[in-house]
Amino acid sequence: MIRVAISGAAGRMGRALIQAACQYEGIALGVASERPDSRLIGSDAGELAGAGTLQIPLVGNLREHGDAFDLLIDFTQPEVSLANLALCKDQGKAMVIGTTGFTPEQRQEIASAATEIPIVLAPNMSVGVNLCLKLLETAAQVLGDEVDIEIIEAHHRHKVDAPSGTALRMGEVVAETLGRDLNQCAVYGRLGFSGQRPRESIGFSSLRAGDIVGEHTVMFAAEGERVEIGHKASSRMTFALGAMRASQWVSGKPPGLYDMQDVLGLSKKVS
Ligand SMILES: NC(=O)c1ccc[n+]([C@@H]2O[C@H](COP(=O)([O-])OP(=O)(O)OC[C@H]3O[C@@H](n4cnc5c(N)ncnc54)[C@H](O)[C@@H]3O)[C@@H](O)[C@H]2O)c1
Ligand SMILES: O=C(O)C1=N[C@H](C(=O)O)CCC1
Repeated sequence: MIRVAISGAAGRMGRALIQAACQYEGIALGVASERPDSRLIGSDAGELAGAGTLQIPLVGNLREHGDAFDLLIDFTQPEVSLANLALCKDQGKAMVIGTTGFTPEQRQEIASAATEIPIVLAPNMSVGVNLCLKLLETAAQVLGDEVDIEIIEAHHRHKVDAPSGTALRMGEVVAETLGRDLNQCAVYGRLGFSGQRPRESIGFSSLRAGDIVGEHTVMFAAEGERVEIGHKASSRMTFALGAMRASQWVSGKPPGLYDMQDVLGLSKKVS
């Protein structure tokens, strides 16, 4: 049985993760944590998530509960994830990170910690999105430089980072396949006299509205036809169950930085 800690337990994903941990075979909830100043500290994690009473009260300091978990699942915000990363490194725990919005320097910090502990880092843990990442490689290979590529994503009004981590990953996959540097060719929104579109641009558009769980479309548009590869999430359980699958897969693995492509056996990496 893998005992997981869930950080950000009262958040939108935290609650879905508690529910998923309760129903996933081979996984047990060990600890659930929230901001130390949260008024929910002490309340029962299961009741909070609508999963029944678990007798697991929310804690504010995970460091004091290292003996209650083997692996930490973190869907919070970048600074919190990095504090949790330091804890996992110190205590030799595996980590599954779903948080998005990391700077390149923060990603580097995660990569360097992964020389000491096993980490799955993925901006989207749904099987469908990870299948889309594979389909995008094929689409970019076949359609190549003959098409305009635009990535459109839509999320709920509470989301704080843009473009979404998934949209950026989709852009990276397409750019890598086409031998482009995303830092050079990405265009984030357009306004005013933006000029004609250079063919090599990869455009990003972000919508924020209501309770949209997460939608992504990558458009490959030519003269006379266009291909769209898209995904719509209708429940956060799809991400939460993906995180459980990642937790089970990464437990006992050697230190390394893994992603959902590795978890699902879709990776091109030679291991
Ligand atoms: N990888 C994926 O599949 C996937 C899916 C959905 C969301 N996400 C990402 O997960 C992150 C969280 O999303 P959300 O919608 O659940 O956000 P949220 O704001 O609802 O939840 C974050 C929670 O973290 C808590 N928190 C803040 N400081 C903390 C601390 N020091 N210790 C413990 N908890 C702390 C907050 O109080 C909050 O409850 C975002 O970055 C989002 O983009 C990733
Ligand atoms: O709700 C969110 O926030 C989501 N964020 C991820 C991203 O940024 O790609 C995945 C989908 C949900």
